[in-house]
Amino acid sequence: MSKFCRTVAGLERLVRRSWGRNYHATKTLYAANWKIGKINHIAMACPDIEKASALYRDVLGAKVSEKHPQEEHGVYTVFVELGDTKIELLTPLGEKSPIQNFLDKNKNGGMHHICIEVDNIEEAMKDLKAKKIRLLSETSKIGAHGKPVVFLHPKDCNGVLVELEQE
Ligand SMILES: C[C@@H](C(=O)O)C(=O)SCCNC(=O)CCNC(=O)[C@H](O)C(C)(C)COP(=O)(O)OP(=O)(O)OC[C@H]1O[C@@H](n2cnc3c(N)ncnc32)[C@H](O)[C@@H]1OP(=O)(O)O
Repeated sequence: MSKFCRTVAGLERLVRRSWGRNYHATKTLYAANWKIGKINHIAMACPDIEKASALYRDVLGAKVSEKHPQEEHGVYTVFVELGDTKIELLTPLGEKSPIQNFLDKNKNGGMHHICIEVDNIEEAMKDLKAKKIRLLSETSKIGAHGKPVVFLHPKDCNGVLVELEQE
């Protein structure tokens, strides 16, 4: 064994001793079979999506999409393009929209969720479930970009609703 290898092995023993059980937890974390990527979008719930679209298009000068119904999610979406990321404007679609309670509590609207890309959503779901993070659906759904998405409970994510989207 070279001197370098002996030094690395020695350092590992030292870390193992000082971190105890956390050392194994950290190793497990890095051994997960999926990787987190970049922020895909930040979503805002809006009581008046036309007014919100006009703010980003006419006042702030951004490129703003048409309004699209997302039947399976109970919302209309508008995307505001901001370089390599986006803002997603949301407003309720139908009687049982998942954003209705949020808008009832936040009359002027507000930041609703962040969407983070992952390289393997099925593995991410299995792993997070095992780590007791509540998934808000048993299976992934097809999201606004035609890719599988799943939501994580805000109470398990520091008070922020998190959407994971397959890259
Ligand atoms: C098109 C698609 C895409 O991008 O691809 C989408 O965006 S779909 C976007 C819309 N779809 C979704 O949001 C799907 C996932 N969302 C859900 O399953 C639900 O909305 C929940 C997040 C579970 C909230 O459910 P619900 O409104 O029935 O419950 P609730 O009002 O009693 O909320 C339970 C607790 O969570 C908090 N809470 C609720 N919504 C929150 C949010 N957006 N951010 C942070 N905290 C939130 C409440 O204040 C409350 O805390 P306290 O108990 O302390 O008062």
